[in-house]
Amino acid sequence: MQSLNSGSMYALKDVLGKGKGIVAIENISKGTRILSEEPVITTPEYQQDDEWLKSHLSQQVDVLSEPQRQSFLSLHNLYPFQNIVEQSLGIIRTNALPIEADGIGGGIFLEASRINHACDNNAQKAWNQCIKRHTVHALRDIAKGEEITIYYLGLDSSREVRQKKLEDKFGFLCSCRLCSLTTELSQKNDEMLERIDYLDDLIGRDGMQMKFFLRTLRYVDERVRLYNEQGPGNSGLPRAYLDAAQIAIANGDLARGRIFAERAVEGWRIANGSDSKEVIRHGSLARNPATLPLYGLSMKWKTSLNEVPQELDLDDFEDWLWRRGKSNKLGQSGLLTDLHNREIFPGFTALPSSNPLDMKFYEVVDGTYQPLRHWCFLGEITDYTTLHHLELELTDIDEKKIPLHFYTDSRGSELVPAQIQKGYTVAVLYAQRRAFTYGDPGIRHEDPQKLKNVPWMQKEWRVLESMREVLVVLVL
Ligand SMILES: C[S@@+](CC[C@H](N)C(=O)[O-])C[C@H]1O[C@@H](n2cnc3c(N)ncnc32)[C@H](O)[C@@H]1O
Repeated sequence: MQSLNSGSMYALKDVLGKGKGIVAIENISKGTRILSEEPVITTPEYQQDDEWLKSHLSQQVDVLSEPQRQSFLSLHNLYPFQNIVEQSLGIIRTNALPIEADGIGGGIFLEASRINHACDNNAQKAWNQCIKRHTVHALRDIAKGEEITIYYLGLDSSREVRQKKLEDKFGFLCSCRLCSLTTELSQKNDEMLERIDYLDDLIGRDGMQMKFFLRTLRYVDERVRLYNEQGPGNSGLPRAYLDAAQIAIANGDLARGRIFAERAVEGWRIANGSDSKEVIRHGSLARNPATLPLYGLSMKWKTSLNEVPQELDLDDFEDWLWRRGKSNKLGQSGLLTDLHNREIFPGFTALPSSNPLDMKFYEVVDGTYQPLRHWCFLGEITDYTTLHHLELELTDIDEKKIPLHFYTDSRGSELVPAQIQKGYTVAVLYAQRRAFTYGDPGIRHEDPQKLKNVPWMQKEWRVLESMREVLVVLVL
């Protein structure tokens, strides 16, 4: 085993099926800066013609010290070459990492360029503009002997998309733990990623609109829970916590705002280091949340910094933090119950009416109606039409046919055709009975969060005895 830097906590090693890689030679704890490196060669920010680029790079290769030059020329190269200039270009195309500095787009880092990819990476790379170095930090504890891995792609995406990109761009088929999941588990993971993406869109769409604050906070809450299910140290977590902090502070809630901001900053400290621009920029928000320009847009959730409950256990504390309230507490995942439990799965006629609102089912929290308990309407798709909006004909547990009208922003086009199939089951959380000016009473669907199309239940839902999977819908 060859150590790259004397005193470093990793060594360069052959890794089966991956060429070289870097491996921990001691236990490395979460948040440790594993590597901090200056580029030996940089590439311009904007595309230049090949001749200019070749001469620009040759000049930089020529001034490398002999050990650096040898190390550079031994880096992995995905491209064919006839001479040293073409070889250098190929190495740069294969290994350059982004640099966000004026006029510079990327760079070659002799050590960081040896780090292989994993979709469930244990370390994170980042360009740190404050210290003008590339850094790599441990996202979780890494045991001695474990390979250090980073994520080569920009966004999380499904296994199929990731694998295609990695093959096209980097010439390998990823066989990391996530890519090696069984089809069923991989599909579940992909669905989770899709949902995270969708929530991101919803959060972006609602933005900081006052009337949607509580709803947006719910989306962020769900997003954070999904990230945590993905495993520790997900790189999307700090941004999600920052969103939550902004929502809380905009509503005058300094106590929660500070906790969310602290969590965001801690996530960035672990992934990018205390001297990163994110920690520097948002650290002051965590110290003094009232400095956020949006502070006090509304004061309806007003708290002072110290109004943090001290006696709560972990779960209750999270419920308080996310304003889950009685009605928004999570159901118990995995609990077995009966699909024929009419209280949880009522037929259409037992749903609360929407106008006037049936107050046996609701309480008022922060000026909004919140359900007092969980219920979920299940209906099998027996027909569908699209005119101005998507309309599903659903058959409920009593064989009653009712229409489900899509009044979401996209009028139902957010569902892909594969999801709308006769025989599939639709689960609508907290569904209400509604009268329509034209046509039969039915369900008006507006909040994308409250609907789940559940193809895996298909027609059997009316005879299933266990409802484990249905409860998954309830805890989303
Ligand atoms: C930046 S280099 C990483 C270091 C490289 N393994 C070496 O020997 O210098 C990127 C190349 O490493 C290989 N590689 C990276 N991650 C891999 C993985 N998870 N599985 C297989 N090969 C991988 C691919 O050939 C990829 O084009």
